[in-house]
Amino acid sequence: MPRFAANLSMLYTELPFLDRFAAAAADGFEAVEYLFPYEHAPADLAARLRDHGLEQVLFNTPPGDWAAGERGLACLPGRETDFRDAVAKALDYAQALDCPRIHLMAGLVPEGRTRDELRPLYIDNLRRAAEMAAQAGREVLIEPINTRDIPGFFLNRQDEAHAIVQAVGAPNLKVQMDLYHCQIVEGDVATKIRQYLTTGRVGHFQIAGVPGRHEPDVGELHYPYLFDVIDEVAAQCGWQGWVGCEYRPARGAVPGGTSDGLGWMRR
Ligand SMILES: O=C(O)C(=O)[C@@H](O)CO
Ligand SMILES: [Mg+2]
Repeated sequence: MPRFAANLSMLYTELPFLDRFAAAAADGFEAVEYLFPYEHAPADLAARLRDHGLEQVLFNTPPGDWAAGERGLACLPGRETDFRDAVAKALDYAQALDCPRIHLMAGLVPEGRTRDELRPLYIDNLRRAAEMAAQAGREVLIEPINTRDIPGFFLNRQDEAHAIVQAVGAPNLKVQMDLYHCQIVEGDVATKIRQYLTTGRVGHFQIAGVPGRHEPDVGELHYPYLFDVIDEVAAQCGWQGWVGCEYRPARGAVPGGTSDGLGWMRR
């Protein structure tokens, strides 16, 4: 089986955020990821990781003004300084949390602009972010996201993401391959795992059932098969990354709602 990380932004939401670390460890997780750490002091987060023997394996750069609808800054004209400040802030947290990788959210295509127009700016921003991260000894990731969950999101497909990674040409820039988004946008998921994991350019996986984004054993994707494919290819190419459990438990934010739904992992 691959190594699973609990996504603390989506799992254990019946608990206050800082209590979710203990809950994840009690359920057998050895690693966590989440969207944003910035409401908490790095020292408080580091203490939770240490106290519960957990690794921090991923989080996102600040996405801009989330409440106003922003979903990342990397493709936005005129926001280059904000983007670099966001990367710098994320790298400070990554250092404190000993987290090896951060996700650079691309952002929404602004009204009246096209993806083709924004591509050079996105590539420049990623190149600069990869340089900053390399100096700090970290990886940076980009993630294709489906436009039903985030309408207007700049990056949607695995092939686009891998073309961007090649265009940037930085060894520490990789793709965050979220199989939930991959299935919704393009399908043929097992073949794409084989195609892309062998390139050495997949830095992290995420999973959820499709279409409900609930437990991986609910929905149209057969994850036991996909986990075998990941294991097989990882053994061939030496990949040693994590699979983030980024789903909303079907029972919702009720006591035991996450733990009771982990049968898929125990099996
Ligand atoms: O929505 C997803 O999928 C994610 O991985 C979030 O981190 C959005 O950045
Ligand atoms: Mg994801």
